[in-house]
Amino acid sequence: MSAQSTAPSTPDVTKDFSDLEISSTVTTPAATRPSSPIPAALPPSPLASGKHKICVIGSGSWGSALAKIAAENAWKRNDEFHSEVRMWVREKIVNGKPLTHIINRTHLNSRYLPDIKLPKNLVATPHLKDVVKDATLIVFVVPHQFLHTVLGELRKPGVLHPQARAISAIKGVEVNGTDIETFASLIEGKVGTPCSALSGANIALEVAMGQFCETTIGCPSHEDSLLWSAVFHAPTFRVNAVEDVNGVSLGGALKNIVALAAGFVDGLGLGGNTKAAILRIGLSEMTEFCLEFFEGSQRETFSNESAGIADLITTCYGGRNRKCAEEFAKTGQPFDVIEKKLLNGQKLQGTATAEEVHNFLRARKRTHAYPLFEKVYQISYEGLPPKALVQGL
Ligand SMILES: NC(=O)C1=CN([C@@H]2O[C@H](COP(=O)(O)OP(=O)(O)OC[C@H]3O[C@@H](n4cnc5c(N)ncnc54)[C@H](O)[C@@H]3O)[C@@H](O)[C@H]2O)C=CC1
Ligand SMILES: O=C(CO)COP(=O)(O)O
Repeated sequence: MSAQSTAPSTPDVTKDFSDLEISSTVTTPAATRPSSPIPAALPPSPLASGKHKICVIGSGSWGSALAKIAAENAWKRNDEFHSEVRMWVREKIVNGKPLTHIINRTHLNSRYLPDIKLPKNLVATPHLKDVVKDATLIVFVVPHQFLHTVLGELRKPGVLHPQARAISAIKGVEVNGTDIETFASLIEGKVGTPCSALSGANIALEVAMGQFCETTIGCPSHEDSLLWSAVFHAPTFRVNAVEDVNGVSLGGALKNIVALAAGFVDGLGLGGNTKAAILRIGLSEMTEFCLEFFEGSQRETFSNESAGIADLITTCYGGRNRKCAEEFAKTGQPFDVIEKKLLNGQKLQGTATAEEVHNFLRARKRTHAYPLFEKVYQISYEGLPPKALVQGL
């Protein structure tokens, strides 16, 4: 079945999906749609059903937006995917009711992505092992500080399907002394699944509203790129697959440090010229960092892909890291206070990444080669005034 196939009338699950609506908030006219990169046939599923089974681990704003797209695609391509897509929701009581119940009854994630209707074949599930049961395609999208706990659960014998594949949409890095690792690599190492990376200029709410954008997936094999393109490509979410898993992962992680710098610029009341300089220097440091420490990564991932330049731009203008850093420069309040005040339970990723990258560069005696990253660290953690950002760059 092609990507444009219509929804089947008899889904293969026991739940009643009879009133399922599959439509993006914005419908792009057919004539302006890019041709789908999805091939007619996908690599075979290892399940007896012959179908791939998708699950999503994480239900914050980005987790919910990606789960929405994956569930819509699973529904449309019902002969290749199980219709039901499970999404792990860390249970929380919201207005007196468990969040999983709210999501499954109202099809709204009122806590993290309010006002966006989720497809009815997306099922909020509180226990991780139920989420991943028989899943062959696992999307990791928890804030990075919680990944280790999740992987600890999944490592237990018999929890994951032995032929499962994973993709990480998490932005950050793992540092141990002089070693640095992407989360795709960490996931692969801890649970043994081949792991791709998804990253791009993708502010969750805009994606969920169906505003056109692009994303990049970095995949370790051609099979992975076929499968993950089929899971995520949509008329308003154009997927481009590349081989550079590290470049895609690092683009997403490092741009959050630059976004903090952009927020400092805004908080200081400086103008577009300064911000443009920060973006240029930031892109240069991001690219050189990846080329220096991740063998085989490609400069073009940063200059040509949504995961590089495009994500940097959107985050430096519209992201949470920028917003919180602006507040930091204006008020001098600590980031954890600002995160609670401005993000309504969502999580800031850039400050922890700035610290991880600083620790790594210090261990490698290379801090002097990345002055912007270093300044962001010093402002965020060592009391350097934000106005010192541009001194000596
Ligand atoms: N929101 C966005 O626009 C985008 C986010 N990302 C990345 O996606 C990843 C996930 O971000 P979001 O979905 O935005 O999450 P979020 O920032 O909305 O955080 C809320 C999520 O954190 C979970 N959480 C809170 N405390 C927890 C705990 N103790 N243990 C486990 N989970 C806990 C909540 O259950 C919820 O799923 C991050 O790495 C982020 O950088 C990537 C692209 C866009
Ligand atoms: O990664 C993002 C957009 O691609 C979102 O960035 P923030 O976490 O700064 O909102």
